[in-house]
Amino acid sequence: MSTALPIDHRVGYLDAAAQARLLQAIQAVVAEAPLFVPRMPRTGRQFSVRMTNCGPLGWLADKQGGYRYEPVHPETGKPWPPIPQMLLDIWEDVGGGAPPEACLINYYGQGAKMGLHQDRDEEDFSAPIVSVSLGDTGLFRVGGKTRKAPTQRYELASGDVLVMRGESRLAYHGIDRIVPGSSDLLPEGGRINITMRRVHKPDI
Ligand SMILES: O=C(O)CCC(=O)C(=O)O
Ligand SMILES: [Fe+2]
Repeated sequence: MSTALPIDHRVGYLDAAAQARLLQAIQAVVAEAPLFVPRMPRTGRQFSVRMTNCGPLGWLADKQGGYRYEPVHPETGKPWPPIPQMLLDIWEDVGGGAPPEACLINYYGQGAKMGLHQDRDEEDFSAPIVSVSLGDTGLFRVGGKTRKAPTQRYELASGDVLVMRGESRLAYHGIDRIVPGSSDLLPEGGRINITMRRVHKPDI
């Protein structure tokens, strides 16, 4: 029987103190680069998550321009804030290789979710995707390299790190829903997911 591609799920990677420190760093990013509402290309339909970015490049989704990476915030026009050192340390610790160029921050309020998709707006699939979760648990679904492949569910709790590399780099994945009240890290509730990625092949 075929199963979902295996992913590297590091449960409890960040302890409570580290989660609180990372949350502060993310709040500082959001203060400089406010959360915005992404929209589906063509239909213009809103995503249910709010997002922002840090790092040299940020991922955007809007009606006109589609899915892409840009060096500036779509509303402020300012460069994205730098990636907090704590996140760069995680990237290095899990063997991410050449430093991440993009760090997407998704905020899931009550009822937010993310449909099954592949992360394929990058030129370089040889680098991993490293994801860190804070706040309420997210029910993460991961499958294979086609949309129809069997899927498996993981519970991404606050402080968990997930690494998608090799075969699983292009696995379909999404968030079915968050579990309200499962963490009290975020004063307003909800979930933050942070994903670091390389966009370009590193110059050697
Ligand atoms: O929230 C998550 O855990 C996944 C986010 C995601 O797949 C993405 O931003 O591409
Ligand atoms: Fe994704």
